[in-house]
Amino acid sequence: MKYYAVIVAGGSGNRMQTETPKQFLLLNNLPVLMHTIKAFAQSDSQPKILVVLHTDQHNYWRRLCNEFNFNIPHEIIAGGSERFNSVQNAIKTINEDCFVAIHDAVRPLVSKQLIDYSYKQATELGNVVVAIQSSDSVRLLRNGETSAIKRNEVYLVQTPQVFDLSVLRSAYEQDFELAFTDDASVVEALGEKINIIEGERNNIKITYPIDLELAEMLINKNTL
Ligand SMILES: Nc1ccn([C@@H]2O[C@H](COP(=O)(O)OP(=O)(O)OP(=O)(O)O)[C@@H](O)[C@H]2O)c(=O)n1
Ligand SMILES: C[C@](O)(CO)[C@H](O)COP(=O)(O)O
Repeated sequence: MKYYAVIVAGGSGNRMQTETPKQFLLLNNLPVLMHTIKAFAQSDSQPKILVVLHTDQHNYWRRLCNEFNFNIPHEIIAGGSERFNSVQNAIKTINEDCFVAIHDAVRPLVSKQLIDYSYKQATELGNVVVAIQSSDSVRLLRNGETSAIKRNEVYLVQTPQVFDLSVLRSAYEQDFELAFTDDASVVEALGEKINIIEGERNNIKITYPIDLELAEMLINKNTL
């Protein structure tokens, strides 16, 4: 079986409020995106790595790779206006039966173990999405009305999200909807059953400034 990894790095990082997009910021003296690519390159599944970048960032990224002598093989794909479109652009370039893991570039602490397990379980189940149970109580707020939700039925979705290419291709032929904030929601809209597997609490998404500080603490904890 062939495996691919689509690492989506085509965002602008507005919530991070930094001039440099967050996927290029240094984490433990290495750009965030390089940590993420390294994690997938170490996977037993040896996926072909596609990195989706805003076209304005392609030359910047090439210069950064030279500066850091970063030689892990990967193909650069043009990003799109939404994360949905960035994934769509990457899928269009794959022309062989395979399983595809889609992963946020800004989740650099994903472990080799989780990546390997995600590919293994997707091969058995057809697809997997990693998620962790909420440790906080959860409420729904809609039209000014709030109600409690059973937190043991609430999962906070992460990436990787791994799918059979044929299903993913059909899913991404649908028109974009605002509800399509991840790949599982796109595939589910086809009527596919989604399989959740346990994620990792340190598989955080670097979204706000505090998240980069947390990632620094977590990566240093693991290297001490
Ligand atoms: N058009 C887009 C938007 C997002 N992403 C990627 O999808 C991942 C998750 O998105 P998010 O954390 O929202 O990143 P940004 O969209 O860059 O952040 P913001 O919403 O704060 O601008 C990131 O790795 C981001 O680079 C992408 O490839 N293409
Ligand atoms: C894909 C994702 O990380 C799953 O939780 C999340 O939906 C990405 O959301 P973002 O607003 O594009 O960061």
